[in-house]
Amino acid sequence: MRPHERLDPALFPEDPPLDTALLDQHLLRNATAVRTLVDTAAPTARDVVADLGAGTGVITRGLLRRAVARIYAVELDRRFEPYLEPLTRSHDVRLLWNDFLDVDLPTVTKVVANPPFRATEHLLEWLRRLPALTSATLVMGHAFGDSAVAEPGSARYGRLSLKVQAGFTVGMVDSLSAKDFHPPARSPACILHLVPRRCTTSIDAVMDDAFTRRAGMRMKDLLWYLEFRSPVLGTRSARHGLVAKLRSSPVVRQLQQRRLQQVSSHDLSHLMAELHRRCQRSAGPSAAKLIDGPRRST
Ligand SMILES: C[S@@+](CC[C@H](N)C(=O)[O-])C[C@H]1O[C@@H](n2cnc3c(N)ncnc32)[C@H](O)[C@@H]1O
Repeated sequence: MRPHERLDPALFPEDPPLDTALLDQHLLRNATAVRTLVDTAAPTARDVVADLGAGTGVITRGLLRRAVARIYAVELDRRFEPYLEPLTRSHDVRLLWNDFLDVDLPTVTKVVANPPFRATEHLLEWLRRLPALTSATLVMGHAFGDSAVAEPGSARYGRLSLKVQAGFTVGMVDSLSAKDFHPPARSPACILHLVPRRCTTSIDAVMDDAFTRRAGMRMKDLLWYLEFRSPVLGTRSARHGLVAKLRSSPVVRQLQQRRLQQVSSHDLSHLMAELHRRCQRSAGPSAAKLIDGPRRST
């Protein structure tokens, strides 16, 4: 954890009364953290950047120290208008008074934000739909961050890890304490840097599809679905190859009667580690395809 710096009043204006219950309003009060967010994102004059849940604009102001093409500051709470509106007078900052999950920002190339933690999973899906995104540098809950970066085979690997890693290469940049926020956050936080994966491994994409949309399925039905219906794997031979590998896995055999939502993090972790090992080892013309997978369609 970093020592607190003296707060620059331009970056940290006096706080308005805050709504922590509905809107998760925990304002970032650590100048080093703001600098780390901006330095990690490293936006350039070509970047269109979005600050989601801009609050008093602490991150937007940090971004303005760089020459960026445009900033979209998205905020739901109009009480922050006196803090954000002045930024639009001398810079290309567009304020959007909206739920960020409802806005359409096809030109955004970078997201730098301290969004409400409770929206994290929806935010990830929203990020995956941004066609021009090159990175997202985000303050997130530490527990979520630990799952996001967990390796298959480790104790923390689970459904969330799969969901994040199927769409992004993810790194943990720094840790923050609850006291780095005003009012203090409910739990420690971290800064995550996510880079969209142009190729997801077929296995991650398939399992992501299965776990997010078909969690009620039994493992044996999943195998049938993968072979004949999954939109993720393109060709018949690629489907067939992957399913054959899955069927020969002892972990999959052991989980045959289990519904996906009942697969524990521990079993999932074993399963993913084994599938990755098998596919890396496997010979044959479709092996490279199975590892590299199809391109993202967005
Ligand atoms: C954790 S605070 C961060 C504020 C500011 N970025 C900072 O770091 O000090 C989250 C902010 O998101 C806003 N917010 C919450 N839900 C939102 C939503 N669905 N759409 C847009 N803004 C939202 C809250 O009003 C709050 O200002």
